[in-house]
Amino acid sequence: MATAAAPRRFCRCACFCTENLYVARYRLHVRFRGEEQLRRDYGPILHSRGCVSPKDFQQLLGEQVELRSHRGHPASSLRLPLPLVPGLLLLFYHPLPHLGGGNGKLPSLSRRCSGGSSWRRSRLPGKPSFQAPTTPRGRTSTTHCRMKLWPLSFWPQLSTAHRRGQTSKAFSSGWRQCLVLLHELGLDEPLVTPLRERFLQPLTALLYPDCGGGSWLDSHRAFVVKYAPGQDRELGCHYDNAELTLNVALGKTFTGGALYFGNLFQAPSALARPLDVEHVVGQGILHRGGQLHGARPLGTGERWNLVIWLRASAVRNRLCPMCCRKPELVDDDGFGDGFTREEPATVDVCALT
Ligand SMILES: O=C(O)CCC(=O)C(=O)O
Ligand SMILES: [Fe+2]
Repeated sequence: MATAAAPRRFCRCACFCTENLYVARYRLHVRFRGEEQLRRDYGPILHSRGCVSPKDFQQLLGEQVELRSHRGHPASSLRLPLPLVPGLLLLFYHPLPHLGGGNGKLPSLSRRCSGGSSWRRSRLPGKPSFQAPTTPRGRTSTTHCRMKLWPLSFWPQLSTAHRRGQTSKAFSSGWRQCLVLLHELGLDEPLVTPLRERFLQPLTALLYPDCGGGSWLDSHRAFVVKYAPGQDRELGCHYDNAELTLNVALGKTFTGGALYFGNLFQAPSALARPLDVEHVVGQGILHRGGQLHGARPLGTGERWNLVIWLRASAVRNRLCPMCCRKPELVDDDGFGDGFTREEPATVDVCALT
């Protein structure tokens, strides 16, 4: 009997257009059912954060509607010019084999996690979060990271979509300046998927077996964010549309911008005693997506970070982490927001003849 393998179709939840919208300008997450509801539910707090005049409110409405309606129409045809891709891949990829002793094998990872110098546990109480060096022998190499940034820094000039602001609109989860979505560069398949499958799956199987870690992580959304004077300088408190998040500090040179973490967002007083974790260029912080967190204001310099949202369809198909309901599935491009429809039934082609 032969079987026909249908390609996997990823989806988003319909709540994308209504729930948990982040208004960066006023550092506020809102539910959006329409103008009247927005005024009723958030009028006073918006007012206290500077949304004062009718013009401010209309601007806010315009931005939200535009942000969400652009989703699904990103610059998907754009690709980084080919000569730049191998360089970018090499620079990202080069340090990684070390994490698994050169082949991504689990025992080597597990040794490192349990006390080797290459992995150190952050001080997040009860919430394992690890910082991973990206260079051999646990050393942090700022040079590596600077080199990695170099090709990316061409992106805004190369991308007409970025100039039109579509990249950040297509993404729109809190950053006005999401620098680039890696799938728009054509880097999902050659770079981020292997990173997830070969290194992050084994690592998260050890660290987060209870929230989608391991081979349950079947999709991702990866992007680079940038903070700079006169642009975004901080990120308000939020939780991610992800089961787990890897956040790697790429550079450049900066002060401030520490991440702060509270408890899981469902917990009472989840942000009562936040814990600050400083970024260290060349190191990554792995955390649960549902943990409340944000980024303190940048002091000086420019901060660029690679953020990979790791998603487990088996977890999120049951409950959308954004609306906390059974997801209402809408077909989407690529990995969508990591939801899947029921697996298609196996077809017995013999029965068709
Ligand atoms: O580094 C940043 O500013 C992004 C932090 C964040 O939201 C995350 O790690 O999920
Ligand atoms: Fe986040």
